[in-house]
Amino acid sequence: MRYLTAGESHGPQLTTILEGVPAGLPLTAEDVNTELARRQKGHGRGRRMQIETDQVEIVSGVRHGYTLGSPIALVVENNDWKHWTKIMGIEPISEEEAEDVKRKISRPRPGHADLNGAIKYGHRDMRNVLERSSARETTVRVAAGAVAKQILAQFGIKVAGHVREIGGIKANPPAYETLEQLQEVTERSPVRCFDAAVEKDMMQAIDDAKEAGDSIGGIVEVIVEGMPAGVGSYVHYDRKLDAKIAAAVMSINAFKGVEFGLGFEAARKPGSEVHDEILWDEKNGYTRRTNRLGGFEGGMTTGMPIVVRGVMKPIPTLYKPLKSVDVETKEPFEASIERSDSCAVPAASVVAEAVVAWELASAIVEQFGQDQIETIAENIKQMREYARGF
Ligand SMILES: Cc1cc2nc3c(=O)[nH]c(=O)nc-3n(C[C@H](O)[C@H](O)[C@H](O)COP(=O)(O)O)c2cc1C
Ligand SMILES: C=C(O[C@@H]1CC(C(=O)O)=C[C@@H](OP(=O)(O)O)[C@H]1O)C(=O)O
Repeated sequence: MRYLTAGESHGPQLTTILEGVPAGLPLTAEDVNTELARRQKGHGRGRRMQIETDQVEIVSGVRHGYTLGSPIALVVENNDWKHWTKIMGIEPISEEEAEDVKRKISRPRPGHADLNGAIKYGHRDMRNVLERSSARETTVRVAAGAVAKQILAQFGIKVAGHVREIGGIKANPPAYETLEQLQEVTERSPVRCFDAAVEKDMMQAIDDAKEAGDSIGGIVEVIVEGMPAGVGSYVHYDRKLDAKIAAAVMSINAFKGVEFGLGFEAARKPGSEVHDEILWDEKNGYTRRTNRLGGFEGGMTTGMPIVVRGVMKPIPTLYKPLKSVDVETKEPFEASIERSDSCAVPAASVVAEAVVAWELASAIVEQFGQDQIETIAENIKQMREYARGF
């Protein structure tokens, strides 16, 4: 499966086209809207999220609540668009307005895509960069992820994301009974954190950063249960599924690193404390005594839960801005800011779920039969049986 997205942050809408989604998948707008609403929540968001109430329109590929196997097009409108029609160059502007409306953004923000994007595409007005580099685009990536989750759910594969760290405040590893419980608890948390003891401190850290005109980042974690063993491949670099997931997580705006299981901690431990001993029993087939490698060996799933974490840097737009240079005058300046998030780590945990779900659903569809959900379900069932008795 593959997908494209289109749309500017302050344009009329965001669009995604999903290609290769098998036929026979139950899919409603509600399935997608639930995920879109989750992405909009979280302590630390700016005023934009009060303007938007993201709702999807399924404009193709679905009839009577089931996918057809044809491309699925999803659209989410920007409520904010109506305030930007002149600036975005759609509504005609009068002579008096022209100077104001056409004023170029010539002051790049350190840490955002402004300067490099302007140099690359030759834009003297950096709005032409920021409109697309904005994480507003993650709205439709979450919509695509909602479809992927729906595919995974048909085969009993569950995905949950949550926040492990914000602004240096670390949550204890989540002690949950079931993935549903993890999801339920983090869903109620304003910072999507399982550890209630640190939740308030995280919120305080976000408020303090905002008060100081600053921003903070953090670490999100996605856990997936129920993947069959042997999905992905060791035979070629671009078929390694952990690598695809890493790229997908790194592609989320402001993400700077990815790890699986013990991750970077593995560098500091001997092999006996890193590798997971292999067990076998009649009921479960092959399992591992521990899951320190986070569900992957040789670019393939082990059948153990996938545990992947991503690091989000602090938001680049600062109310107390860093030094930069005006590209028109080449003079240093201190910019004034209209609005921005001060922390979007909770929202990013929902985006991370979506991009991980997409990679897993794609790998499953590719490996177990591409056309019909029923065929894939049958093939996965057979694979699970075969692997158990292998
Ligand atoms: C959910 C989410 C919300 C974001 N909100 C903002 C924001 O309000 N202001 C901002 O400057 N950057 C924000 N970012 C980060 C920028 O989009 C990102 O830093 C920018 O696109 C540059 O890309 P890079 O950081 O990956 O290099 C947000 C990121 C995410 C995932
Ligand atoms: C709109 C969203 O996030 C935006 C991501 C973003 C950025 O620079 O990445 C900048 C802000 O946009 P604006 O300047 O319009 O307030 C955020 O609000 C969203 O997540 O839906």
